[in-house]
Amino acid sequence: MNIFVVNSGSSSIKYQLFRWPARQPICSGLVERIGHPNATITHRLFRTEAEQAAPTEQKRTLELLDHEAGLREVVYLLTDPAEGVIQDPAEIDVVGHRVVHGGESFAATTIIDEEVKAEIRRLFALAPLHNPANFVGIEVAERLFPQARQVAVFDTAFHQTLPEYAFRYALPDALYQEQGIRVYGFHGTSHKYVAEQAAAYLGHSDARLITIHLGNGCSMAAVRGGQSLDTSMGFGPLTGLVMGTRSGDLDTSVALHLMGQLGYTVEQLSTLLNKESGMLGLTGLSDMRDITRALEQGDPRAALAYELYAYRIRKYIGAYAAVLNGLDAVVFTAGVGENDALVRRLACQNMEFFGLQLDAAKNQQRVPGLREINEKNSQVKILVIPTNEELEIATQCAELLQVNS
Ligand SMILES: Nc1ncnc2c1ncn2[C@@H]1O[C@H](COP(=O)(O)OP(=O)(O)O)[C@@H](O)[C@H]1O
Ligand SMILES: CC(=O)OP(=O)(O)O
Ligand SMILES: [Mg+2]
Repeated sequence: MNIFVVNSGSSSIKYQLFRWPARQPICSGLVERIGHPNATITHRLFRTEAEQAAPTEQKRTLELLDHEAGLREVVYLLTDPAEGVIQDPAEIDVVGHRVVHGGESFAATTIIDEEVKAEIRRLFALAPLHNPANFVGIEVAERLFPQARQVAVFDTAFHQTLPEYAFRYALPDALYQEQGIRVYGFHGTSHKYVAEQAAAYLGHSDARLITIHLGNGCSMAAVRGGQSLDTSMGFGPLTGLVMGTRSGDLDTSVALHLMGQLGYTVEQLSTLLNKESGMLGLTGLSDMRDITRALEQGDPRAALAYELYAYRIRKYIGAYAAVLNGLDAVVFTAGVGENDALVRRLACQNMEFFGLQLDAAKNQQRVPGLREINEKNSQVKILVIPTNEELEIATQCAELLQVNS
């Protein structure tokens, strides 16, 4: 059967098509800058063994007004008579959607019906950058693949195992009981995927792991025995680590000051913290590759931003080693975690106390797949594991629909 995975963001769509149960990706891609006159589609094909080693890549720039136009283009690519991988949209059996916020309603993967959609909609206020885009992706996929079963995989689901003392805020009880104000945590699909890979690599199902997801959004999780015990994002995907454009941890009195004394409205504050802060606020740049370039050109703001970014990670490593009562491995993943050796070096420096010793040469090597970058005698392993949220989403869809055999 064919499982099509959609990760719909505010201005982008990532997708991947899998043949199941072979778990074989057939194609994947990224639609960027939706809503701009020069949107791009990058489409990669993995039809043969040769393409699995070196995929054929098609890239196009075109005008895409909205997500529907973007997904329609993807369907043309999938069904293209010359290069397509299917003949008809009806060959897609399941569409698996990444949905960022599932609140307390969804601790597991769920078949999407009208009630589920209403709940995802109700949660818009809690993840304003993400859930509306995820919802649009669902509605468009329902129109384009009417025969397929639509399934939601929630970023929050993996963190539903947090103990109450970790997920509650010290606020009046009614705000939790009546308004659901608590830690939810995000990037759960990625944390779960890399934690499972790490535990399998270590041959230790009860391993104490700290997983560090560094993409545009960044978060860490303390994982033991495959269960998330704590995580750095909270009620929304805004707290914790420094991110591309999000502030991460911030004393709430700053927000009170901005609103009370400087006249910020709720909307302005939300824009500031979600879209104008983080690395962008510190350096004027949000893409880590651009910040690396600025650093190499001697920009002192880039140097400070790197230090601050890595220092925040180090503080959470310390905290989570305490949560886990020890540590077997630290795992770096996602765009920055997998590629940026300087971030990893700064984040692991002066950590001998915790038994973390990075091997500088191994850290610099660019090797695909899971790799170990600690010194031989390091007590704690330091691993780089490429995340694959799309594969994890497809896996969870297949488990839910019992199509693994
Ligand atoms: N080679 C690289 N070196 C440093 N950073 C990189 C590299 N490749 C990608 N990145 C960074 O990864 C981030 C995007 O990560 P990704 O996991 O794709 O995020 P998201 O899924 O949130 O869009 C960007 O900040 C980008 O600069
Ligand atoms: C939840 C979240 O922050 O997701 P992303 O990193 O894709 O923005
Ligand atoms: Mg991501």
